Amino acid sequence: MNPNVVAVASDHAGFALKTLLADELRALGYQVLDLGTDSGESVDYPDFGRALAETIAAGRAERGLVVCGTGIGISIAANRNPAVRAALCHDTTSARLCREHNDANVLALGARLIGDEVAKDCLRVFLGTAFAGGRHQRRVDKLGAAV
Ligand SMILES: O=C[C@H](O)[C@H](O)[C@H](O)COP(=O)(O)O
Repeated sequence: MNPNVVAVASDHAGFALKTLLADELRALGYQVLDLGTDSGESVDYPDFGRALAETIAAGRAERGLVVCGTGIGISIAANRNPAVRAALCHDTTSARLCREHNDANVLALGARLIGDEVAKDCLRVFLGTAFAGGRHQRRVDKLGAAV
């Protein structure tokens, strides 16, 4: 699995923010695997959440970004795959703690709720923070065992 590859996916409501963040990822030196959608034309977020989850499960990317209007629908969709721990974040503290405590491998953002600069900060913090392990490892293991 290449840790430098970040898969990204959105529905129509998240398309503009996904595009902005994909550019940000490339500027930071990441390789972006863009799974769509490719325009603001109305689509269904479960299709894109599922596509991203399957990409993570297949090992084609270690981390992912999903965006819809609220971040809720597409994170629910991605989290139906046991390989995914998607965290819906609205601030950098959540973006840090979802990595440190939950070993989240997918960041979910709500394009209709979050500003561009906060979204970029969340993405940078998410990618730059390591899992803390220790007591959190036991809990993350239990998440896997529950499926
Ligand atoms: O959780 C769902 C997402 O926020 C969707 O982006 C949203 O429901 C799309 O709504 P609409 O079809 O009204 O653009």
